[in-house]
Amino acid sequence: MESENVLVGVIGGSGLYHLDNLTFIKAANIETPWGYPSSPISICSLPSGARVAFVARHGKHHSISPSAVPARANIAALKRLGVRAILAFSAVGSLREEIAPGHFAIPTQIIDRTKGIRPASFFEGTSVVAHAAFGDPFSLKLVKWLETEVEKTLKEHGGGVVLHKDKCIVCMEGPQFSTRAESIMYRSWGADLINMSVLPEAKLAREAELAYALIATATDYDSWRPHSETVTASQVLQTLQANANCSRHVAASILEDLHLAASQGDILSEEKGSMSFSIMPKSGDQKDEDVQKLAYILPQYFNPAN
Ligand SMILES: CSC[C@H]1O[C@H](OP(=O)(O)O)[C@H](O)[C@@H]1O
Ligand SMILES: Nc1ncnc2[nH]cnc12
Repeated sequence: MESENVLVGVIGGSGLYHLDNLTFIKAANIETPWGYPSSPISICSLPSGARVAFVARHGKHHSISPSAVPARANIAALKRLGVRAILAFSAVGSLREEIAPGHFAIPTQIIDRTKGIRPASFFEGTSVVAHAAFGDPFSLKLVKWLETEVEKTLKEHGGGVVLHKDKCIVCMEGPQFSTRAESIMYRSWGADLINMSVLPEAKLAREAELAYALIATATDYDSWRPHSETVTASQVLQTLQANANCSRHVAASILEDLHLAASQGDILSEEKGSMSFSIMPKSGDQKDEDVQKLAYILPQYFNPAN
């Protein structure tokens, strides 16, 4: 598939299966070396004519559980379309009293509580070894840009939705929610939010040299509050629709400017070339088929012709 010159990709989470204010152009059904994405990727046009790509993380009809999301295919397909910056949305539990259901947050740190059952690297199963830097798991330039823009949008039209900054999110395996003991433990670790989706997505975006940030939308208080019920799916569903409507509004307000910022390049500068010192030196043991596979996401380092 040819690059569509789409610079910005959006990953929609629970409740967010489409965006507003965009002109649908086509659905791209892209097969990658890691299989097909969660859903055909919608290529849409903004009022200026710039294009964005949208993928529904759990499929258009929410048929893919968090542990089974084909995250490598999602990230690889977005990269193949030309995407350089990913704006991901996620429904999350709140581990802090001040982050009420209905509030939004942009995290800067992650604690990994997935169980090793999700393929978490493009290099897994290949003869090439790479160690991506992940100390700052989100793209801080993109995060800073979003903090200003999302806050402005929420203040103007967010109906009182508060934005929290610089938060730490736990990514658990699921699909069951946490126990009270786990929820309390995550608070003692300094975590503020919890979901089941930000990993391995953020790791894979880093390996593909894509700027990645998450807009976390709180649906519930998880299970740490002493005299409250523990979280249930029906509780999550009560807030999900309002959060998704607000997410669509935020996306519609910022995507044009995000495309512009991405085309000017500054918010992408952290990622460009970031893998060059992460990939172990080429040796005779690297198999041609692996080099070819990795060229799909990192053509500048894996040119099969060399
Ligand atoms: C529907 S509750 C749990 C589910 O919701 C979140 O999904 P997403 O991050 O895609 O919005 C959470 O991570 C779980 O997968
Ligand atoms: N409490 C919670 N735990 C994990 N993922 C969630 N997504 C929404 N609420 C959640």
